[in-house]
Amino acid sequence: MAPELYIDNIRALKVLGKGATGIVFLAHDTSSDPEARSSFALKVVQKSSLLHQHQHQHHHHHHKTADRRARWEMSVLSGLEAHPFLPSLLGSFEAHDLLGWAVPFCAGGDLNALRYQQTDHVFSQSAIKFYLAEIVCALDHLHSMRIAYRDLKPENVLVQSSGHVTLTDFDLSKKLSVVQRSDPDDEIIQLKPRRTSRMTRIFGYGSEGKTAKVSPENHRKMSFAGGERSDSFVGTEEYVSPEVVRGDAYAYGVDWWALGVLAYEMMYGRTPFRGKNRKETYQNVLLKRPAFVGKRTAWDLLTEVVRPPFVPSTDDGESSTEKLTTFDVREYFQEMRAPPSIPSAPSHSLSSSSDDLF
Ligand SMILES: Nc1ncnc2c1ncn2[C@@H]1O[C@H](COP(=O)(O)OP(=O)(O)OP(=O)(O)O)[C@@H](O)[C@H]1O
Repeated sequence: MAPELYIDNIRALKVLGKGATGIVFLAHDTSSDPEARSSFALKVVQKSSLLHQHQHQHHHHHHKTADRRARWEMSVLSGLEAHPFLPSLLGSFEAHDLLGWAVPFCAGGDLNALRYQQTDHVFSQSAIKFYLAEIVCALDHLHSMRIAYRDLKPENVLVQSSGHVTLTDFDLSKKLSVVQRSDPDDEIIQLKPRRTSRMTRIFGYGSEGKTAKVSPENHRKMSFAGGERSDSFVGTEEYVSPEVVRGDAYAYGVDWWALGVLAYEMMYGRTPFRGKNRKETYQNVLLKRPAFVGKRTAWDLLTEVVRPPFVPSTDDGESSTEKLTTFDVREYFQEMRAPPSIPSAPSHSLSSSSDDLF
């Protein structure tokens, strides 16, 4: 188990990002690190919180489940064997209505944001090779622990201060139970009768969100509740593999498929199967042969790429001579819950993010 964090000792420096389940803060422990020299990313989830449906339409099917998703993600993280490209759980806390855990702060942002900073929104061949090679290592390590990651996309690949990658967002990860094992590289899971109405049901969702995901623990319940969603349907639509679209048994191959989509996107600046809507995207996943133009990546040169292509600058504007402006995570959540008396006037400049929850 990860060491226990004491929320009374924790101060946040800023909001790093907001997801469907929680808020990620840059934070430090005032008792062990008063100068905030080794701040960390702290993901905080409100227990029994309703996810805001208007904000997260693509997540509408798992409102009420934020803390269950969080506990699942925390348990996956705590079970991970150490790896340079996977997050280590630094600590966790639970306080009345909040649940949180700390992982190393990744100062370089995510691969999607980084790609948009590049000329023509595409990475160089050497950068692509570097990132793919590291992601392959991370996925291979997860698979060796029998974990399918199931949500590989550039937004979930963070860049550490060193320039190396870290996979984030493990709430969709799944420990595979092996039904059949003929070849170690071909573990088949979730074998079940294929339903003929599967495709129409999938194509009938009609949500506009990019992500169509169901938490590992809750989709089973959901499939009973609505009769709409199969428990094997997970991932983000542009990265989802044909076997998942079809509702077939699947295994670690879903991660390698997503890696191919990610490779294409880094190279061409767009994903290969994206359609006008979800239905068209899935049709493309099943039927379309992606167009490849230009030269193939020369993988024999991989050994030449030993240094990270981008190393985030260490000066993040918070030099030690300045007084740190910090805030309490619990107060942040309290303010968020409180009905705004003057809607346009922010009470504090707590959040650097513009997409406030209200
Ligand atoms: N270790 C980290 N270092 C720096 N930033 C981080 C870190 N972890 C998360 N973030 C930021 O916080 C954002 C939200 O984190 P995360 O994706 O884990 O939340 P989430 O609730 O699981 O989101 P979703 O499930 O909607 O993708 C990320 O997009 C990223 O910008």
